[in-house]
Amino acid sequence: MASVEVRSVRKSAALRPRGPTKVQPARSMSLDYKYSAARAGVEAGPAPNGVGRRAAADEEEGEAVPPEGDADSPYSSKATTTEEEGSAGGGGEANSASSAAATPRRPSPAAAAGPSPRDTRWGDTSSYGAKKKNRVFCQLPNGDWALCTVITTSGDESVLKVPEGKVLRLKTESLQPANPEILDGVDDLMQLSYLSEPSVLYNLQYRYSQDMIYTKAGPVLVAVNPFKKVALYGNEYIKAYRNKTMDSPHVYAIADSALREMKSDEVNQSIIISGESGAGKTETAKIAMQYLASLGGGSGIEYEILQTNPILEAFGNAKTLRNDNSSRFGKLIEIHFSTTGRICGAMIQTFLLEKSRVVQCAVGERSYHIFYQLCAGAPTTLREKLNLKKVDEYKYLKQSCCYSIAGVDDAEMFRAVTEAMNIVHISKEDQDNVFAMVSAVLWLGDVSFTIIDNENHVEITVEEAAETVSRLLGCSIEDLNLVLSKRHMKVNNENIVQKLTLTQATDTRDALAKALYASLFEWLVEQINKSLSVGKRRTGRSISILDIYGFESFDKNSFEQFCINYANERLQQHFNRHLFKLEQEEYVEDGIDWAKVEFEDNQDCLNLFEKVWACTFSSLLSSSRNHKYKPLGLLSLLDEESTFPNATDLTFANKLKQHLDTNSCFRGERGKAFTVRHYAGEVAYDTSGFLEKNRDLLHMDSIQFLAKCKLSIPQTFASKMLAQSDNLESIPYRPSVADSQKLSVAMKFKGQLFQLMQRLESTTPHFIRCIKPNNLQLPAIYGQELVLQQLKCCGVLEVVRISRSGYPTRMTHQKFARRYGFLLLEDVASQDPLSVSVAILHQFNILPEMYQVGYTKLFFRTGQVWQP
Ligand SMILES: Nc1ncnc2c1ncn2[C@@H]1O[C@H](COP(=O)(O)OP(=O)(O)OP(=O)(O)O)[C@@H](O)[C@H]1O
Repeated sequence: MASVEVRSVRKSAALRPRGPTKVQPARSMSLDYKYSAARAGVEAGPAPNGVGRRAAADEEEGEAVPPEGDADSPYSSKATTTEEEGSAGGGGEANSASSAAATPRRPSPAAAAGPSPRDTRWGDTSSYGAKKKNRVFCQLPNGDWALCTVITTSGDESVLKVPEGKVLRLKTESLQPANPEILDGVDDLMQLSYLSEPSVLYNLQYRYSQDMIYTKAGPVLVAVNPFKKVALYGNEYIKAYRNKTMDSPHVYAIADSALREMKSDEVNQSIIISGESGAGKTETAKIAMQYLASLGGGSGIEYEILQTNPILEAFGNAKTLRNDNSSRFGKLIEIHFSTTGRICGAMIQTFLLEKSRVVQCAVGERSYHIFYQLCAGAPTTLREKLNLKKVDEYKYLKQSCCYSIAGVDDAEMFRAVTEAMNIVHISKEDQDNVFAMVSAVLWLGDVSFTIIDNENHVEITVEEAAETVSRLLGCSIEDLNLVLSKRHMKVNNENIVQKLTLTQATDTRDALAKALYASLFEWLVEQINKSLSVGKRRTGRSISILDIYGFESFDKNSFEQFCINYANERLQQHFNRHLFKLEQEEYVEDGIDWAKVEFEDNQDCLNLFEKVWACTFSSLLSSSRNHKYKPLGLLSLLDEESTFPNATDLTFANKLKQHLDTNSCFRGERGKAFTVRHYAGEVAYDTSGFLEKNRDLLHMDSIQFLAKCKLSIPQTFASKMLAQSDNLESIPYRPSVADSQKLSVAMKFKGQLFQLMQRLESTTPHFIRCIKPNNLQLPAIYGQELVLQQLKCCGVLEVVRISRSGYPTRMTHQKFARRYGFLLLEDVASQDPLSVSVAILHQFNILPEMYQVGYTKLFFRTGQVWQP
């Protein structure tokens, strides 16, 4: 296969500092070969001209300094690189076994070793040339690209043979050249001679059809969801990647690089997994965890870490129209390692659980799995204790008319979840409490109201639902009635009690159900973290795996999509910074010849979301501090509007139009809508429900109600909520609004994202982009348009373009001289490291286009330096 052959070329082309290396015949210009030749006493050829361009005598250790972010940026502190920090995006290919396959096309040293089957294919260049010219991509009427053969060309038209033997006549200019057959299915897109959209699509499809779901795109791993079991995992594969007997692109290879780099560079690592809903992020995260657990296991804690998955999935995943097991929260799992490289603990952070699903979900979707699992799998005693009914008898679950998932046994899953809870040391008593809360949430949805006067005021109806809720929470029926039908208010410093109408009471009930469930989820994560905490054994070395919701654009986009897409802008910025910005800045700072490659920067869109306050000229003249600034970003405008008691979703939409209409990433739409130009495309948001969801108010009465419950778990939830409301005082610019119990959802999320980015900034990132090949969740269907749109969204094509033209491997002159100086024929002990580096390059006749000499470092094209 082409990929294997190219790989072997790459391996022999790399510079190997130690260990036995096969002697290659002369003529090769690669450092690896030269190293081998030198060891074997083979004379190297003459030095090429032009080596050492722009070399400078500054020999100090270089530190890449990113540009200072603005004050509102999570990147305000300097990111540092270690001496050997490898390729673009850290995970880079120079450091990764599989990724190093990305060798630019060049004369192969293997070619000199005599003809191989591959060489004979290349031997007859005339027929090859003719064939190559004949292979083209043409666009079919349905928009798909097809690989076809040119039969004849006359004038500006060509006659083509398309797959399935059909013949088409098309304008020659509409055709795109195809790569030679030898490049079909290469395992790194960087190897494609023509990097056009159809070539990339074809290459991924070619591989996908043979269950090769992983492909490198320079430093990024692309994973196409197979929607079926593929024979790529398990102990044999883990062993093969660990021993490096297998190096085709794989999540294992990425996890392996992360592990190795963490140990060798002593820098924390991150594996950042992104993609649309259903693209395979969670599965990919689990596969990475499996590899790390296998290599770093031993103490048993790795098994506990793996067992957090069924728990988090039960409580945080749900069936949606796009994915039967969709994570409705973002997750970062930080796996800690001891000094000997063994896993010694973990820490999980979750982001923005979709609370609204608890009380409302679309037809054909389900609420959180645990509701169905509990009802299906609870043993009789528990069932009686919790007064469980069938799922189709609960109002919250009934509304979507969807109770089961094809091929999933909820009762069996319940057993797996309780088993996992045992493994992560959640006590039997705590488990009972957890399930009591789950049941209480379900029963809350069934609490109904009786209208008691002609102003539509209500009281709860005392029946099975209300009685069960009060028993499960440990409160009296009176207290439950009070919290759901009345509200304490302070008006002009006087305490008054307001009766609630049916709508207000229903909203209060649903808000309580959502808060209970979200608190339960948070509490569970805390318990898991306690169980996995590393305590004294902590060394500070870790690999973090980020599995966060991908960019979403539906027919109707609401507050949830707004937050999710904002998170994706942040992540895209991180991706851009590491793969485009920092990379190119380092070239410029080190003074190498480099023509800047443009890329789609999403800074403007991020500013649209995040810009906090702008100073206005008129306000500068005012002495009042509050008048000096006005909120300017979507988030701060939303936050400000959320604090006005009379504000509505329409006033919010109008405010956006008034302040942001000149912003190129924003467009006001009719009524309550607005459009944002995201890096991944335009999304129209409907502001209906924005303010309420952002305020996410749980009235103080509800918190006090939970605090009064006899069971300890609702009391714990209440203390947590009260603590959050106390924290409000410390938030600058937060207008004081009597009803606000806590920070708005958007602001809290922004804070979480900033912290996340700061954490990720201190790691070497490894990026995995998951691709969903069809919307049907079925195997063997590859929708070109869908795939292309995702590749564009996540900048895969740009990464390949930039990586191909860049120098992903670098090494300081000191390190290079130390490592390879002994190969020099002359004694260089007294020379400076830069001179030694240049001398090595000269002596071994390295092709000038394969490297650049910077002030502090040498920069190499892919595959020129082999890194153990
Ligand atoms: N490597 C794989 N092998 C086999 N099946 C897979 C693989 N990756 C994903 N799948 C299938 O695709 C489904 C969706 O994957 P997953 O839940 O990981 O998507 P996701 O990107 O995390 O989606 P969401 O954002 O909705 O949580 C899985 O339930 C599984 O059936």
